[in-house]
Formats: sequence, C-alpha cells, structure tokens
Amino acid sequence: MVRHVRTVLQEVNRLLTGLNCGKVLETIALPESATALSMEHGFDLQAFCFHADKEVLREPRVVRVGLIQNSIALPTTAHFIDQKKAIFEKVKPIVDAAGSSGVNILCLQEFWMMPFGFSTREKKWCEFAEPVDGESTEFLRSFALKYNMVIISPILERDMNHGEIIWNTAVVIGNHGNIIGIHRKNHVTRVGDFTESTYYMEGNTGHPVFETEFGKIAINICYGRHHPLNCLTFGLNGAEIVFNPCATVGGLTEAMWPIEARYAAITNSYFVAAINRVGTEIFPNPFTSGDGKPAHTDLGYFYGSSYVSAPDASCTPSLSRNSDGLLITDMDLNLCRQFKDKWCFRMTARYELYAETLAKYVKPDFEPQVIRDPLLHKRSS
Ligand SMILES: NC(=O)NCCC(=O)O
Repeated sequence: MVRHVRTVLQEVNRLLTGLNCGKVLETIALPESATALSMEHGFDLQAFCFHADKEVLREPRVVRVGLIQNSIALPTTAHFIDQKKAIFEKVKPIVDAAGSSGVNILCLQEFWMMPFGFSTREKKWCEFAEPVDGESTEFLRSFALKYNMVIISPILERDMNHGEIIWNTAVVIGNHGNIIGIHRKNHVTRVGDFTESTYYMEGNTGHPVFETEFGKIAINICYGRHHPLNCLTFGLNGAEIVFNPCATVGGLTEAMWPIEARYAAITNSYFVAAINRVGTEIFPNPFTSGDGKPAHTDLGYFYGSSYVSAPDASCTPSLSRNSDGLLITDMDLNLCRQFKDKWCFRMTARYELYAETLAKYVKPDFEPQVIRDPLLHKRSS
C-alpha cells in the first residue's frame, strides 16, 4: 500500500513539476549560514538545480539565481518612513542568506519596498515613490557589491527628469554596484481591484535584455505574463532568464499561476522566475471592485508560491504560500539553446505571417480573416 502511494505520488510529481534531463529536480545543499538565517528569521528556504546535457564544445554555464518573496512588515497605517524601514530590516537577512549562498542574480517582488496600495486609488501611496537611484537602490547596492550579485529591484519610481511622474519600474543593479538599467512595466493592470492605471502609464522602455556577467536577463513585471507577445519579445531580444516579479491574489489568479511561467519558459526557450508577495494587506479606507459587491479594505490574499520554470517544462516546487521565502536555483543556461535545437520553435514559428496580420490589425480598417459558411443560416429540411 505504502509503495503504491509512493508510486502514485511520483507520477503526480512527474506531471506537476516535470523531469529535468529525465530526472526529478535535484535539491542543493546550502551553507549553514543561510539555513541559520532562515531559522532565526522564519523564512522558507529552498534550493534546486536544473541541469543541461553535456556539450562537446561549450562548458556548462551555471548561474545561481535567488528569488525573494515577503509580506509587509508594519500595518499600512504606520508612518511611511517606518513602513519602508521595517521592510528593509525584514528583507536584509534574506538578502544576506542569498549572498552567503553564492547567488549571482537576485530578484525581489513587485513593489517590494511598500504595501500594494494601488487598489485604494488614494494618491498618498505615491509618497513611496523613489528616483531610480533612491534609497532602495542605495540599500541594495551595498549587497550587490558585498556579494558580487546582480540585484533586480522592482520599485515605484518617480521620474525626476520628466515632471516627477510615477512608473512601475524594475531597477537592475550590477554586481559592481552600478545601475545597469531599468525596465518599466509594459502592461498596466486593469482587472478587479488592480486599478493601477490611476497611478502610472504603460512603460516606455520596450523589452530590454540586460547582458550581465552571469547571463542575459529580462524583467516582465506581473500582469505582463498574461501577454504572450510580451513574453515572446523578451525572447526575441535574447533573454535567457526572464524574471516575473508579481503582486497577485488567490481569488484572481491562483489557478493561472502554476501554468503561466511554465508555458512562457517552454514556448520561448528561456528560464522564468516568478515571484509573488505574501499575506493580506489591510488599508484604512474601504474601496470597491466596481462590481456591485460590498466595499472592502483588502485585495485578498497574496499567496507567495514563487517558483522557477525551465525551457524543458520542468519546474521547482513553489515556495510557501504563507511565509517570506528565498528560492535558490542553479540553472545551466545551455539548456536554452539545447531546447531551441531540439524543438525548433524559433525556426518553425511563422513570424512573417504574424507580423503581416499584426500590421493589419493595428489599422482602423482591419477586417478579421473569417471564411463564413455560405450555408450558415440555411435550415436543413
Ligand atoms: N500587480 C499586478 O499587476 N497584479 C494583477 C494581477 C495579476 O496579473 O496577477
């Protein structure tokens, strides 16, 4: 009986998390300093390894990636400076655990430095916004230098050179403490309580791929993951790892979550690292979802569950649904090209056909290509 249950479980796992080079994903042993930090500060710590096949001409290109998910640290009613400081304090040991584990590229969640106040439509949350080289970048830059780590920091940005407007931005901090560049969220969310368009517009940075010492990376911020052409374009620009920092809640997207990163990784032959925040954030004033239902003071439950998916359809188990966490994965980036060679998705894609249709579609006189059955309304006698 026990053996039968184990076999069934293995089968379920094979389907749920796939196989990497024909095997179940291996776990990685981490230094004691990291496990001690996770125990002392109560964050989930998991580590896995994605292999690629051995090649004759290329050495393996293994990069160690870390993802951090966290809840806020103080009530949303606390003084804004205290809220931000408390989040910095809470995140610090997790960043240290990543650094002491030899993580090369670390990514935090969307708006990691503040509560997700954008459902309220109150403008006071704009006060959390910072210039690209502001205090969050300053805070993380010291870790980037200390641990020789690239850090992706998704913040609420205030663009000082353009009328102090607000953006949803990921800052890419290089392993020398420099700012390599930024990416601004391409698709601004318009669903349910996610009324972000009250605060910022669609990003104007395109689909940049940042070539770092550890690989070519891109950032697809949250809602952008629902847009396959957005995912594709990062791939066309050569991304090997796409980070997807999110803030999303159970009632809305939990059924989509395990599928989307995995699908993007498969179809684009890159790794996807999906990160979500944790917990319930209660706001002082009730707001509605515009659906006639009663007003409420929270968006729902941010369900964590950060995970990484590989081009070969294998993926890590998710981090905890309920607690802060650090997910570490080793990935051999050779897997990207190996899957391109095997599945030929890039070669078999019909970009010229898609481009033709898209070029027509964006024109006002577009007519869908529909061939109507001439007998559609004829009754059979
Ligand atoms: N932050 C954000 O865009 N959330 C919207 C919901 C989702 O797309 O998961």
